This record gives sequence, C-alpha cells and structure tokens, in this order.
Amino acid sequence: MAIKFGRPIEMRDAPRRQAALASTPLDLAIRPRRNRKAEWARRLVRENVLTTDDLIWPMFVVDGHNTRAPVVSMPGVDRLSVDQAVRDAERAAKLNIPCIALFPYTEPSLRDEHGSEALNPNNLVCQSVRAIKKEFPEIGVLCDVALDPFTSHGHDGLIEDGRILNDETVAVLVKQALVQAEAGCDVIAPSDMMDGRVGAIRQALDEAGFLDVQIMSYAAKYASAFYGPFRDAIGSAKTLTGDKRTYQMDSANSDEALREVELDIAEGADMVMVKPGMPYLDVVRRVKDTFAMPTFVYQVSGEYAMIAGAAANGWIDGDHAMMESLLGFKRAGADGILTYFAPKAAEKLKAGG
Ligand SMILES: NCc1[nH]cc(CCC(=O)O)c1CC(=O)O
Ligand SMILES: [Mg+2]
Repeated sequence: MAIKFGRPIEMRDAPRRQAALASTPLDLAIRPRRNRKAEWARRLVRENVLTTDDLIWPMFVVDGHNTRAPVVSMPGVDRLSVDQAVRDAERAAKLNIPCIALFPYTEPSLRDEHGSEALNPNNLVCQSVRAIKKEFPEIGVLCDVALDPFTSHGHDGLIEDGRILNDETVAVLVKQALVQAEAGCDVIAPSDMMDGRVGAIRQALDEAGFLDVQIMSYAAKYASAFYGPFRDAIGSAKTLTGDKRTYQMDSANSDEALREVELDIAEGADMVMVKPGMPYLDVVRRVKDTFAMPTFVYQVSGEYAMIAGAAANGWIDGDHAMMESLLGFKRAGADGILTYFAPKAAEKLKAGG
C-alpha cells in the first residue's frame, strides 16, 4: 500500500460511505488500536515517562512567621514565611523532589530603583536558603537571579531614561549571584535576559571559589503574558512600568532561541531553560535536538493558573490535565520541569500515577 502519513493512494476514490455502513469487518492488516487495548499493553509501548526526578518546585517566600498567604491568581499556591518554606522543603525532601526554587515577595518599603535589597546577604531569599540547607542539606536549592522582586519599577535591570541598561545590570547581577552562593545556593538561575550575564557570573563564582555552584540559565525566555500571576505573587504586577520586550524574546522567534542558548552554553551554563512551557514546546524540542544539553522548561504561573483555575471551576479534570501537561514537556525533550504542580504531581506519582 502506498502510504506516507496521508491517505493511501489506493483509497483516494474508495466508496467510504459504503465501507462505513458495511457490517462485514474491514480488511485491515494494521490496526493501531491493538496496542491500546488494555492498560498493560499501553504501558508496554509507552514512549515517555514522567518521574519525580524531573521536578523542580518553585516557592514564594515572604516576611513573617508561621505565615501562608494565598496567591489569589494561583489557586493552591501560598507565599510562605521562612519557617513555612522549611516545612515545604521537608515535604519536598519526603517526596524525593530533587530541587526547589525560591522567589521573594519583597516589602515595598525595601524596593528601590536599583534593587539594592538583592545584594543584602540577609534578604529573604538568603535567609530561606540558609534555613533550608541547614535542615535539609540533601535537597537542591535554586535561586533566581534578576532584580525585578527588588526594584520599585518592577524591571529585571537598572533603568536610565526609560532604557534597561545591560552591562551595568550585569555588574549588579554578578554581586547578587555571589550573595546567593555565599548563602549556600546550589544552582544560580539568571532569569534577567541581559546579554553576557552567564559568562560574567561564571567567572565571578569561580574566582570566589564557588567552582561547584551550577548555572541554569533562563536562556530562551520570552516576553509573555503568562507571567501575570507570578508578578502578583512577588508584588511587581502593579508597579511594573511598561513591558519587558527589550530584553525578553519575541514570541515569534525560535531560530533566535538557538542563538541565545548557544551563547549561554559557550559562556558556561551547565543547564539551559526554555520559558514559558506549553506555548513553546517546539523550542524545547529544537534546543534539545540541537545542543543535547540538560534542557529544562518552566511551566509558568499563567499556565498553572489556567489549569488550576479551570479545575477549580469543574471545567476540566485538574489532575489529568496536570499530568498530561507535564508529560507533554517530556515528550518535547525536556529533562526537567519547573512547575508549581511539583508537590501534587510527586504525590500522584508516589501513589502509582
Ligand atoms: N525575572 C523574574 C522572573 N523569574 C521567573 C518569572 C516568571 C515565572 C512564572 O510566571 O511562574 C519571572 C517573571 C518575569 O520575567 O516577569
Ligand atoms: Mg542571552
């Protein structure tokens, strides 16, 4: 039979209506449904799996004690005081989740034009890293490097006359990364999209003796509407002036993503990331196929909100949509996923999927 992913030539003029109504079996040698006939058969031919080893759990930390403050636009996600972040780190450790990621809600009084609080060795992120590593040294801790949680204008870098300054920002990010490494952070994750920051951070880490601190670069990070709930969570949504399109990537591009990733690898990134996730699965696939690097994807706040919000309204099966979306990242070639669903997914996997 002449067939190449389309309708077989021989079938082109076949009387389809007659075949559909016929009571005799179709003369089909090939019936793809056979391999789907039972759960054991589906398991046997399954091409991709999601495991707990694939998960990184992003958490939001806030000042206070014994506090869990819900993020309204992310049903099921709270801002945690440091003591509670330690409790969730314990939950992560018990679930065998390899790594957690920390993002601060900075008090508005501590935000300024230069994001100075980012360099405070006792800021919320550093406090959390120390507290978590002290009790659970075996869990990986990743810290985001960018100024947006700390700036009064909500941008990831320094501004002059409405322009985000690249090289001046990189100099500050290097200091931020060193402060985090000093606190005990295992993975530095620059999310700012300034040019040249991976190389500058790698050099500074090495000079300071942090040879084993890894860099996971947000290499292909797009200017996305899907970051909205995250900006609610860290409190930058209301203050952000303008948008981030002069540094984050244009959604229309994927060749450019390969150039960005290539640069970050050359500058010393140990792992690379594509972000957001679901609208950019093609980019994940291209990056993985092109560079064969440890490739991560961030299922961002807006993606989480779509699934969790629809599930809360009874519009979709939340657990099923969660697992389907995570498996989609694996199918696209991702080695791991940053997702707010991490604890829920890990619990489901532990219970047998
Ligand atoms: N540079 C900060 C940063 N790090 C991670 C996210 C988004 C994560 C999410 O939406 O879940 C952002 C937001 C942004 O760039 O505006
Ligand atoms: Mg870059």
